[in-house]
Amino acid sequence: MDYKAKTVAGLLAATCVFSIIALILSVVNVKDVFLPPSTKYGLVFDAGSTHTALYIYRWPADKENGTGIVSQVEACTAPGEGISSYADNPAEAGASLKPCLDKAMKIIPAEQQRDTPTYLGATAGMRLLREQNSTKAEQVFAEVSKAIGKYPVDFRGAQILTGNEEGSFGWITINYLLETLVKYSFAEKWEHPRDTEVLGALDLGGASTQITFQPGVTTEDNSTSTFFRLYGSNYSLYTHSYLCYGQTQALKMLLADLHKGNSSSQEISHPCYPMGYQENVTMSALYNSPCVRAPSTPSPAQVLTVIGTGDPAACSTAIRKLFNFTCGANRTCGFNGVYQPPVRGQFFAFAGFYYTFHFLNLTSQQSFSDVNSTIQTFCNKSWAEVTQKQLQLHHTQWLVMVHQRTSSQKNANMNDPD
Ligand SMILES: O=c1ccn([C@@H]2O[C@H](COP(=O)(O)OP(=O)(O)O)[C@@H](O)[C@H]2O)c(=O)[nH]1
Repeated sequence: MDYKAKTVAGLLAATCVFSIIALILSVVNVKDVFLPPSTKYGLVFDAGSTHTALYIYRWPADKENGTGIVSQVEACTAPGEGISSYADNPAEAGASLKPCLDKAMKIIPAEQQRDTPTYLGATAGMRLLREQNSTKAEQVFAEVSKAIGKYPVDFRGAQILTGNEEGSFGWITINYLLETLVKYSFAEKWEHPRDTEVLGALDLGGASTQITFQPGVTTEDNSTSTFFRLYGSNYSLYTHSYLCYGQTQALKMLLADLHKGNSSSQEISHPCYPMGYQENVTMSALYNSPCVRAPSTPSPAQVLTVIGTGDPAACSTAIRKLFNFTCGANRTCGFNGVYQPPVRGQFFAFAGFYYTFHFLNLTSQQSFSDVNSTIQTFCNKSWAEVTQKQLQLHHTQWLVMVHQRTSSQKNANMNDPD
C-alpha cells in the first residue's frame, strides 16, 4: 500500500466508533453502479474530540440474518477541530458541518434524501464538555442539530455516545472489516466464518481510550459487560472506556503533573519533548479540562514556558505516574483499579495507535523489540532533527507504548508475531 492509501486507511480507522452503521464492504463511486430501488442511504457524523467526519453509507433494504450489510460510499472531513472546541462559539460548530452536508446532497439522489436516516454521535470531547459545562454542551448540540435540520434528510438526532458504546462499536467495526463476524463465501453467500476467533479492540482516541474484547470468563462487573447479536451469533463482550486517557488529554495530565512538580517556576522541563524544543502555554489553556485539577491559586493569564529535555527514561517514568496499577478490590484490573478480566486472543489496535505506528513505519506486525528500538531511536532525536509535523507524534509515542502494554496486559499478542 502506498503512503496515500495508508493515510486514507488510517482516517477510516479513526472513525471506527460509529460502526454499527459503518459496516464497510467496499468503497464505490455511487454514480458508477446500478442501484436497485431497494437501496437505502444513511449519514453518520462522527463528532470526535479532535475532528468531525461525515460518512455516507448505502445498503440493500434486505438484511443478512437480522443485521444489514452496509457499504461506505464517501467520507468527508469537516473543517476545523472537534465540535467540543466550539463551546464558546456554538454556531460555528453547526457551520463546520455544512461543507460535508453539501457534499452528501450531491451524492444522494434528490428523491432519496428525505428517507436518508442521519445521526450525529459525539465521543469523549463532548463527554468532557458536558462534565465541565452542561449548558455549553447543550448549546453545541442545539447548533449542530439546527444545521443538520436545514437539510432535507431524516435527522434522527445528535447524541453523546457512552464509553461502552464507543468501545463496543469499535470492536464491531474491526471484526466486521476483518471478516470474523460475517464473510462473503465462494458460494456467493454471506456466511458466519467457522473456526475464526474474533479480535479484541484497542482504540486510542484524543480524549478517551477504549479496550473491548470477548473474555474467556464471565465478566464480574456488569457495568463493563455488553451483549450483541450480530449476523445470527451472540457476543458477550468486556468493554471499558478510560476518560482522559486519550492522547490529547493524557498529554495535558502529563504537562500538569510536570508543572505541579515545580509550580513556583514559570518553566516546565519536559522530558518527552526533544532537546532544543520550546513552547509557551497559558495556565488557562493547560488547566481548561476536567482531566487536570487546577492549582488552588489560579492565575489564568500566566504564561508557562515548556522546555524539552529529550530524556526518554524520565519521560517513561513521568508517564507511568499517570497510571495506577493497584487493582484494589478487583482481582484483575486494567489500570486505576478498573476491573478487567484476563485478556484473551489477538488484539487489533487502531485510531491513535495506528497514526503513531504508521508514522514510525511499524504497522507491519513488527515484534515488540523492534517497536521498542524504533521508539528509542526516535526519542533520542533532537528538536533540530524532528520536524514540526513529527513533533505531535514524538510526544505521544511513549504514551502509546505504555498504554499498549498496560491496557492489553503484557501477554497480549497484539501485532506481535513472536
Ligand atoms: O489524521 C489524524 C486523525 C486523528 N489523529 C489522532 O487520532 C486520535 C483520535 O481522534 P478523535 O478525534 O477521533 O478522538 P476521540 O473522539 O476518539 O477522542 C486523536 O488522538 C487524534 O489526534 C491523528 O493523529 N491523525
